[in-house]
Amino acid sequence: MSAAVAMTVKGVRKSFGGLVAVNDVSFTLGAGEVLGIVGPNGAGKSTLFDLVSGVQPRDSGSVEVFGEAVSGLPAHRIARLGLARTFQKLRPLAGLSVTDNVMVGAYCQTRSKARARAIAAECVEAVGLTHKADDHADRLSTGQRKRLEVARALATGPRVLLLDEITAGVDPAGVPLLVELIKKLAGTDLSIVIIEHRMRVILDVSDRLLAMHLGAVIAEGNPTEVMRDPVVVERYLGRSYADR
Ligand SMILES: Nc1ncnc2c1ncn2[C@@H]1O[C@H](COP(=O)(O)OP(=O)(O)OP(=O)(O)O)[C@@H](O)[C@H]1O
Repeated sequence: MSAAVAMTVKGVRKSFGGLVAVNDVSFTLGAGEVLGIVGPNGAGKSTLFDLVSGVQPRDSGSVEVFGEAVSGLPAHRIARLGLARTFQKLRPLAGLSVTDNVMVGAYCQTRSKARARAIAAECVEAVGLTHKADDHADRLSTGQRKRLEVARALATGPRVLLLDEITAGVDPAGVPLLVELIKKLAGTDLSIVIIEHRMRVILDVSDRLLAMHLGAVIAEGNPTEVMRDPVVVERYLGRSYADR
């Protein structure tokens, strides 16, 4: 892993009325690194992704991608700077084919329909969905839809990829395929932040781990050490570790 920094998040904060969903969160993502984010439901993980990717405005704080400030930019401009994300709640364009869904992402990089189609074909292949390329998105299984989300994000040409619970709701038999996909992506030039509840998956894919609770970072560092941190065990793992 190189020492270059892919993304810097500083003092990011968001409240909804009286609830502070994300409270002064800071972290860096090294180039080529996979940073895992864990935390109980409601810890603020998805909101943090929203704030970083420009889906929601921040109350305060800054985000830089490869040294360029993304503060105040709308989501599509942030995507052009090389930041892409998937969403926990899947939202494929149901009436469109897999290829057409992925082309929507590709238009971030090009205005040419032919080029968008070529980019989409590459990304559909990268996630192992070529055999479904012409199928309507609403005919895919949950695991296949998750892979479609990843393909659509890849089609924007990212350097930093945020993956929000891509194994959630997926049949256990489909999880190894997604883990394989994450590892394949991690082996490219991409720098990745991944939110994940499945402990085996997060420990398998992450170079570093950040644990959140009530909007704040409560531990950060080596994945195994973070998962053994007494505060993390008490606030997160203690409750429901047994059934994960
Ligand atoms: N648009 C919103 N309006 C009001 N409250 C919100 C909104 N979005 C999130 N919240 C609240 O902010 C807190 C953080 O939510 P968030 O979805 O970021 O947590 P999370 O860690 O991603 O949880 P999960 O693991 O369940 O996805 C929660 O208490 C949630 O109810």
